[in-house]
Amino acid sequence: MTILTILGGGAWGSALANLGGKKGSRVNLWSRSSSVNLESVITGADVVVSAVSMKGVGATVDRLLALELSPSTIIVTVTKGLDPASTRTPSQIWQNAFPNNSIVVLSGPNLSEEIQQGLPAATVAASLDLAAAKQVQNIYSSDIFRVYVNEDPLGTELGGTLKNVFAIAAGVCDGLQLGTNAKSALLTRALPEMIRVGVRLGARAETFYGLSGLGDLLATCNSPLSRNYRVGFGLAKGKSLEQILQELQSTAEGVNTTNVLIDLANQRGIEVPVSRQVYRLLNGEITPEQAVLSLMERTLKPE
Ligand SMILES: NC(=O)C1=CN([C@@H]2O[C@H](COP(=O)(O)OP(=O)(O)OC[C@H]3O[C@@H](n4cnc5c(N)ncnc54)[C@H](OP(=O)(O)O)[C@@H]3O)[C@@H](O)[C@H]2O)C=CC1
Ligand SMILES: O=C(CO)COP(=O)(O)O
Repeated sequence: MTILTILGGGAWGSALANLGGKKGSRVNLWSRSSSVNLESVITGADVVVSAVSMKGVGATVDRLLALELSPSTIIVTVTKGLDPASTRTPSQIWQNAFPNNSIVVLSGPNLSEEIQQGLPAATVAASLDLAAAKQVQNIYSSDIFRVYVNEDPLGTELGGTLKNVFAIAAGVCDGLQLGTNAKSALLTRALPEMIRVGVRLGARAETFYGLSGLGDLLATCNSPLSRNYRVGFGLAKGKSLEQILQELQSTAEGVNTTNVLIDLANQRGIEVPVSRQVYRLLNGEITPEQAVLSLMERTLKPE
């Protein structure tokens, strides 16, 4: 029997524990606030899933480094964020800390509340080690969760991470009631922006057309279940960022991701017009209306 250990008992970690149990794995769920002993659930685990938010990744890696993690244990990361200090992705952090373990990224259009209701969804397990990705595919695939595999973990991870910036923009768009034309234009222009960043960071362009890119962009930008969408919606309704985050009581990774992305874009000279307006809005430099106007008044160019 497969032993599956989930680290992080938040919204997504809890849903992944339930999904894992559906296929008959023995599932352990650990979080820093639980009484479960970490060493006891790491020892003998076939697969360890890190479902902590970006701000917890470093601490979680350190906790595991202090234990004896077998090199045969597959590490799965589902965090959709970027490290502010190093600008690295969670899978890069995990791979650097555990060079002898296979690292798998699990990412797709997976709003946890829908999954907890038993609604069908699909996702991607991506790894440089295809056999490890297939093992995760087998562990997680069920009649409500369809798992595809690919060999571009970075592209898969960046799709899920970068779309959060555009989910904030989409929330603004809907909050200001800008209409279907504006929303379609926003989502369509978001995709090449994600690809431009992803390719510069070493990802494959085609990955962004799949579930973990376009798929997650559509899910998050169109659903009030998305916390990042709710951040943008709240800003458009005149709430402060502090108030919105206080009311959410949950993780909205897009706020940190936008700041890290703009650092990266500035360092590397990557054109990110939509993300730049989201950045200026989040940092109180402009109003939602000014952000829209800035995008509309950009220098004209071919599509
Ligand atoms: N919810 C969703 O629909 C999806 C979320 N994701 C991604 O999964 C990640 C987690 O999201 P989600 O579960 O929704 O967020 P939640 O806010 O519900 O939970 C956050 C989790 O991270 C843990 N955590 C935070 N800081 C630390 C720390 N310093 N050390 C250890 N653990 C820490 C929390 O532990 P504690 O409870 O002890 O505070 C909690 O388990 C995010 O990156 C998100 O983008 C991906 C796909 C879907
Ligand atoms: O990533 C998600 C769905 O795929 C969850 O989105 P939020 O973090 O915006 O809630």
